Amino acid sequence: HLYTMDAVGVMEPDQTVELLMWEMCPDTMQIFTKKVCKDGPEATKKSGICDIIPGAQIDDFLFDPCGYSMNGLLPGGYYITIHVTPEPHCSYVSFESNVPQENYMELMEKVLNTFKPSKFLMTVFANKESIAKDNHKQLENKELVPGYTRADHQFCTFKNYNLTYSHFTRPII
Ligand SMILES: C[S@@+](CC[C@H](N)C(=O)[O-])C[C@H]1O[C@@H](n2cnc3c(N)ncnc32)[C@H](O)[C@@H]1O
Repeated sequence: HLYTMDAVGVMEPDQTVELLMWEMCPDTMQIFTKKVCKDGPEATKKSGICDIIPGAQIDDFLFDPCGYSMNGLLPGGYYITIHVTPEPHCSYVSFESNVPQENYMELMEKVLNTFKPSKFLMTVFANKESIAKDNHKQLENKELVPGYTRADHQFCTFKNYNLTYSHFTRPII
């Protein structure tokens, strides 16, 4: 479901970037188990999650026997949230942030290098006041992510927001 505010105009910049990932590298997923890490902070460090958006104040939790959730807060009211389901038969990771960036490529590469999914869906949702609004144009390039093939790409225009949805796949490694 996608909800948008049908207000008269846009006063404040607003943006959300999401990466939904499936079929992750099994070795990487082991980090998010009690066999490899004792707690959330150890998994955050060992996986490299701490370097995705440095400087966040992080609250992280490692479930027993496996599974991981983190919420991070940044100055300015920005957030980052990551949830990991590492079970090999249904591995899934979600990443979401409202950090404003003119180009989300570097952030996307960091997230993909951290989890190494074979399939992912990227969405960028930005209003006209946001510095992230040009990401929609950049995401039109279907060769954007080396090693991945773009399987689907959609651009939607709403009253105050635009949305890009791009689905990428690659062979399982
Ligand atoms: C991190 S939670 C995230 C769920 C959902 N995909 C999300 O993004 O909100 C799912 C992972 O945590 C594990 N887990 C262990 N104990 C749990 C609990 N009490 N509640 C939820 N997940 C738990 C699950 O087995 C799974 O690997």
